[in-house]
Amino acid sequence: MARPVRVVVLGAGSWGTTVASLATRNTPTLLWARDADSADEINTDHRNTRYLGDRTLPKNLRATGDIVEAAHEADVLVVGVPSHAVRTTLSEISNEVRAWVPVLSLAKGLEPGTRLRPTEVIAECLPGHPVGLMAGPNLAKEILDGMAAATVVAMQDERVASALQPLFASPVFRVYRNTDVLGCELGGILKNIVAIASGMADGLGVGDNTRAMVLARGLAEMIRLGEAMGAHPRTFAGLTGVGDLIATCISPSSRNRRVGEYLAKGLTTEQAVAKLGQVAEGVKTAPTVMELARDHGVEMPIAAEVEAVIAGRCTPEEAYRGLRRVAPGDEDDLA
Ligand SMILES: NC(=O)C1=CN([C@@H]2O[C@H](COP(=O)(O)OP(=O)(O)OC[C@H]3O[C@@H](n4cnc5c(N)ncnc54)[C@H](OP(=O)(O)O)[C@@H]3O)[C@@H](O)[C@H]2O)C=CC1
Ligand SMILES: O=C(CO)COP(=O)(O)O
Repeated sequence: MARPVRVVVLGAGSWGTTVASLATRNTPTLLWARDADSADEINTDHRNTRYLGDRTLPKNLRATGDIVEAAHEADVLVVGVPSHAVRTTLSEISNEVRAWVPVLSLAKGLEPGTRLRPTEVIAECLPGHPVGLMAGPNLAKEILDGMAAATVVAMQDERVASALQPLFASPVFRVYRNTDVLGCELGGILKNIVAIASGMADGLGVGDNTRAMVLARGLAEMIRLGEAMGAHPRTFAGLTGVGDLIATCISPSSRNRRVGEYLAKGLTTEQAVAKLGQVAEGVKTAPTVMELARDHGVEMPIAAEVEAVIAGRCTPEEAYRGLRRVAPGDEDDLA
């Protein structure tokens, strides 16, 4: 009998630990934590208190602080560290992962400096591997608590994607497929910036109509940049686009939304990030997205105001006043 597929997840933050907990119910799974104490806590207490509080993890989930041991075990490699750490993390194991092993990214940001998406960074670090991503409206704590949700495995090779789907699925976690890797990845990346704008709106005490306007026009900006970069506009109508946008913009537990709220309450970006104590990808990604928007000649007024607030060039109140000065054109004009 063939031995089961072994999944290895790199990064024991809230999402990496949750994805490893999903996989371990289906197949042997090993989670790499860069902090050896976290690995010990997962192995002995079946908890990751720093990121997931008192929640209990599956007893058969194994963790290690040794990234080389983890890489050797992988039949499927899941990269769950933040975008800025993908390259340095993979550089430690680029010669340790077997050649055919598929690699899935969980990260929703751009690499500062190179402007590369996480799947592009992975393809540079691990050339020749089938590379894709998992994204969607997937707030980690809800999923660990067993609330129903859906995600998308995006990969060009549909046969590999089909083989990966059942490794993460459960009766309450539906795993779809999509071949538009660029569109799915950009959805997860760009919605974080709109979520910061939505959090600012909450912090400023605006009404629900205002918030809905920010979501709808934010989505228009996501589609505009996505289409200019070569993504299918239709992808943004799915789980990885509008689905993740809604979850992140309305959820009290979204870190990006919370950063926006802290900024509206008068904290500086540094204070907001420190208060959060977890990653909010939109903060580092907003300036890179504005560079891409300029390169592709697309207007992104909401993202531009968010970037200006993060850089300290204006306050959230001034940003919202600035948006009112943008002349409303043809609503359908997404190009
Ligand atoms: N949380 C969620 O609900 C979801 C998150 N995501 C995305 O998943 C990615 C990871 O997020 P999430 O798990 O929430 O983040 P967390 O902030 O919860 O955890 C980050 C993890 O990455 C590790 N890490 C941070 N910096 C480095 C580094 N330089 N080198 C190696 N490891 C590092 C941390 O280790 P240490 O503890 O040692 O600092 C920690 O294990 C992000 O791109 C996020 O956008 C996607 C969907 C849902
Ligand atoms: O991407 C997420 C949910 O799909 C998590 O969003 P935050 O990083 O804002 O918490």
